[in-house]
Parts: sequence; C-alpha cells; structure tokens
Amino acid sequence: MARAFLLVLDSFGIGGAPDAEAYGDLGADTLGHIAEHCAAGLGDRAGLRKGPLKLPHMQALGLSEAALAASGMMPSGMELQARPRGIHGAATETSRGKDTPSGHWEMTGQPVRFDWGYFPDKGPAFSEALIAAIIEKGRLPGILGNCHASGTDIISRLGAEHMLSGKPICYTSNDSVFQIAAHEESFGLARLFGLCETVRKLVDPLNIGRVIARPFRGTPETGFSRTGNRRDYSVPPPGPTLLDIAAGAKRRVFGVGKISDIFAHQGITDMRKAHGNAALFDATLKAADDAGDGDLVFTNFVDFDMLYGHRRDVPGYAAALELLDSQLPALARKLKPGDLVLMTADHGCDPTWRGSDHTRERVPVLGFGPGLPPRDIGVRDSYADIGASIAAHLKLDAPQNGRSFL
Ligand SMILES: O=P(O)(O)O[C@H]1O[C@H](CO)[C@@H](O)[C@H]1O
Ligand SMILES: [Mn+2]
Ligand SMILES: [Mn+2]
Repeated sequence: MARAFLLVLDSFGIGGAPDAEAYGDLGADTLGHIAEHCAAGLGDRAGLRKGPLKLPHMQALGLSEAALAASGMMPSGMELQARPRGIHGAATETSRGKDTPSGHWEMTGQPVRFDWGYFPDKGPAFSEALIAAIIEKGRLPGILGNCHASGTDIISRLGAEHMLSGKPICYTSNDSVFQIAAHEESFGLARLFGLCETVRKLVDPLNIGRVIARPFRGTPETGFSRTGNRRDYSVPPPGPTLLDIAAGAKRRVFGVGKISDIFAHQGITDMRKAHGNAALFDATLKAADDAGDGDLVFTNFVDFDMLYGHRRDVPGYAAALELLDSQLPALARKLKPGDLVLMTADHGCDPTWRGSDHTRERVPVLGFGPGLPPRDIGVRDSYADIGASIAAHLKLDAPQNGRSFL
C-alpha cells in the first residue's frame, strides 16, 4: 500500500485522440510537435535551452513507447528503449470537454458525461442580461472585454482603460470559463475574489465550469503582468472522486497547486499552494516527507499549460519539460518501499497549434516506484483507469468508473 503520488503535467498531451477532428484538432500533438521543433532547431532560446528535446528520465520510463502507442508516431529525436523501466502507456479522454476539470475529474473516477455551457466566439460573449446582473450585483461601473481572448493579450490591450474606468476585464475561451482580470491594487484583490464569487452564482444556471480570477499588476508605462494569485471557482465534481473515497477512509489527501480549486475543495485534507513549477515540485517533495502509509499526494504542474501551451511558446514548454524531467530523481529518492508515482496530463495544449486553446489529445501514463515492475499498459480507453489503479494500490474502495491496470 504505502503512498501514491499523482503528478499532472497540465496539458502534456501526446497526440492521437480518436475524436480530435471533431474539435478541429486533427494532428495536434503537444509532445510530438515540441520534439519536432526542437529537433529542427526551432526550440532554441538564448539563455534558456538549445537543441533536441532531452527527457532522459521520462524516456527511460517509456515515454516514447507511450507516444508511439497514442499517436502512431515517434517523437523526433526520441528512441524506443530496449527495456522501458516504468509503467508506460496512454489514455483516451471520454469526457466531452478538453478542459482542466473534465480531465482531472475523469482521472479520479468521474468522467463528465454532460455538456458544459460555453460562450459564443462571434459577437459579444456574454448576454446583456448576464452583464446587467454582474454590474448590479458587483456594484460596477461596467465591464470591459466581453469576448474570447488570450489572458495576457487582453490585459496589455485593456489594462490601462481598466485602471482608469474601474471596469473589470471579462473574457472567455473555448473552455467553459468566465475569466475576470483586474489590477491587484487599483481594483483590489479581495474585491476581485468577491466579484468572482458573485459571478459564480450568476453563471451556475448556464453550466459554466469555472469562474477564474486573473489578478495582475503593473502600469501602462511598464506593462502588465499576471500574479500568482489566480483563483479558480469550480463547480463540484459530478460524484464522489478518488479524493472523496480516500478522505472518507481517513487518509490524508495532499492537493498541491491548483488541485484543491479544481475539485471545489472536496476530498482534500491538506491544501498546499505554490507558485510556479519549481515551487510546485518542492511542495511535492515536502508532501512526500509528510505523507504516511495510505496517503495520496496529488500535484498539478500548471506552468506547462498556462505559461507555455496557451502562449504557444515551444522553447518555454521544452525547457519546463526538461526541468521537471531532471527533478524526477529527487522525488525517486524520497520514495519508500511500496510507493507508487503516476504521471499523466489532463488534455493537450500544443504550442505549435493555431489559436491559444487546449487541443484534444491522448495523454501519457507513466509510473514508477521502488521495486515496481515495468509494464506496458497499452492505450486505456478512459483516464478513469488512473484513479482505479491508485485506489487499488491504496486498498481503497474502487471509484465508480475505471479499471485498474495494477
Ligand atoms: O489565456 P488565459 O487567460 O491564460 O486562459 C487560459 O486559461 C484558461 C483556464 O485554464 C483557459 O480556458 C484558457 O483560456
Ligand atoms: Mn489543464
Ligand atoms: Mn489551460
């Protein structure tokens, strides 16, 4: 039994989703395209990284095998292992949304079988009635934005007007999200969080997955940048997840990073916030020190998605993968006999793809632990097999969906 660690490399898809065409994502492949660009010399950035993508530890576990199984193609510059050392394979998403909550809930045993509400990307995104209610209940002079946008673009475009007018910047994407960007000082952080709670209630009837606070700082002269105080207001998962089962069995469930937000704080006993992938890794190591037999440590590494995938930044994404890969031995050294580490992703966000949204892809499933035998688990037909396997490992009741591969 010992402990289980579930590491989500947010948006680290490996291509090959059988339904990608329906999302306009046929051929999208986050790993494959990063590797291809790096091999062609298009992943270099002075002072950051250079040359082909190097992920020796994930490759040793069987990442190339997983990618080949998922997409039918080998990532450029990566080779098959004579003998992969880890659990390796891929998983296909059954939930219809290619968003963060759908991916995380499915991997913990609750696929999303309903359709989320989305806002249109032609014309105004939000209805007049919704805007009027937000203005009234939020006591606002109005709103800015009201469109699909990339969050970094829209604050550089509207940040100055926001500071002058006091109107928050409201925008969305192809995900089921209502995002609110506001200046931490001129608008106020607490006020932004309060507004998000108000809007959360207003968009509940529209079945919107998340309201997201996007605080930023800066001036029109120096430019604006987002801070680490992002907060997600998610609806709760559609049923009990692996986290609820573990917490109900009196196990500790460490939610590192935005995990707690994604699960609307349900089933988390220890919330550990950290800003940036490096700090998230350190927080995971600290949780490894604190977790006891039967406990679960669940970390989301958000930078892959937020800083590099959505920003279509190949060198940044490649460097972040290489950093995480280089840190894996430090986690391995913290493991005790019987521990299990599973690494996966929640969706893709191919940094070479058009637009700035997520991409429908399969995800890798890699696993290791002291004495854990290597195993090809093939292509799983739902992410839910991940949660089912962790439940089996921790000797917990099985979640409602998924089949254990252990
Ligand atoms: O462009 P930013 O604000 O980073 O937004 C991105 O982040 C949202 C939530 O993760 C996604 O829906 C996508 O639109
Ligand atoms: Mn995500
Ligand atoms: Mn995202």
